[in-house]
Amino acid sequence: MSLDQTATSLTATPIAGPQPILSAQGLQKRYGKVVALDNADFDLMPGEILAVIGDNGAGKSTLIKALCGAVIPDAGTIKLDGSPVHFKSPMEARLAGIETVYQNLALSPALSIADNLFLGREMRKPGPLGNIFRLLDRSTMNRLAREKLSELGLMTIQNINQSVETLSGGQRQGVAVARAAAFGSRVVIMDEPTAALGVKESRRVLELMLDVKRRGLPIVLISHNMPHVFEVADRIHIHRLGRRIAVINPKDFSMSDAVAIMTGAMKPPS
Ligand SMILES: Nc1ncnc2c1ncn2[C@@H]1O[C@H](COP(=O)(O)OP(=O)(O)OP(=O)(O)O)[C@@H](O)[C@H]1O
Repeated sequence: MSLDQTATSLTATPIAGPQPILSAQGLQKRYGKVVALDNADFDLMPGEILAVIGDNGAGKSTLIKALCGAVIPDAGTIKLDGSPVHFKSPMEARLAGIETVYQNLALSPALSIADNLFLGREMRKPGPLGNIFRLLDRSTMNRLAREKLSELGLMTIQNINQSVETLSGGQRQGVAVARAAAFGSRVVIMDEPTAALGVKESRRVLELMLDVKRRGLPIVLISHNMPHVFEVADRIHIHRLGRRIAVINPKDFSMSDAVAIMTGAMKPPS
């Protein structure tokens, strides 16, 4: 092989970096005349907390809904572990390992903590009791619920059979996070998880997020709370007018820079 050929073959071989777990290219979504997503891109890397920030109406929720199957984009591609996916419902995304903790939580207040953890995925007793009589395997579900909550340091909740309506806001959020961490095998998405919480409860939820990250699950955090974002995020995706305009490292930018980029007052870094 000549020197020239060697040089060509070297430059032609791309250097393989880590591959995003979840990514999107060119997502578009219109609601009538409103363009909610305008060629939006997205990348979530393994093991990171990625914050998504943007002004009201920038399209953050629509982006997240597209990633978790709650909205079907008009165009664009979404990939999980490098393979294209076409989720038609949040259930399909959940089956693929993407769990979302919504702002309104989607917990059932009258049900117990254990029942909420297993909502929609109830375990049946083995054998005919479960197969034919559809009896629930309550003891296994309670044991697993207890294990999951202890793992995440949430066992300040004393009684797993306590109804969710009797819990504090932070404890409820904890149950929702525990559910997402228990079943989200690939990605956990959290939409404004601290918006309705007090200082102490917010702190607990931020610690929970760091716990989930330490256990290897990447998190997408949508938040308007800059101190929280800067405290936990490894990278910050800035969304503006329906698209990603920058991804910044919180160590390299101040909160006011991030807000200025987000609102258009400062040019996004190239
Ligand atoms: N179901 C819908 N029907 C019509 N318009 C919608 C719908 N969902 C979102 N939009 C519009 O799409 C745009 C983006 O909304 P989106 O909720 O994604 O923004 P956001 O960045 O999450 O805002 P916020 O921070 O205020 O929650 C907005 O102009 C919004 O009014």
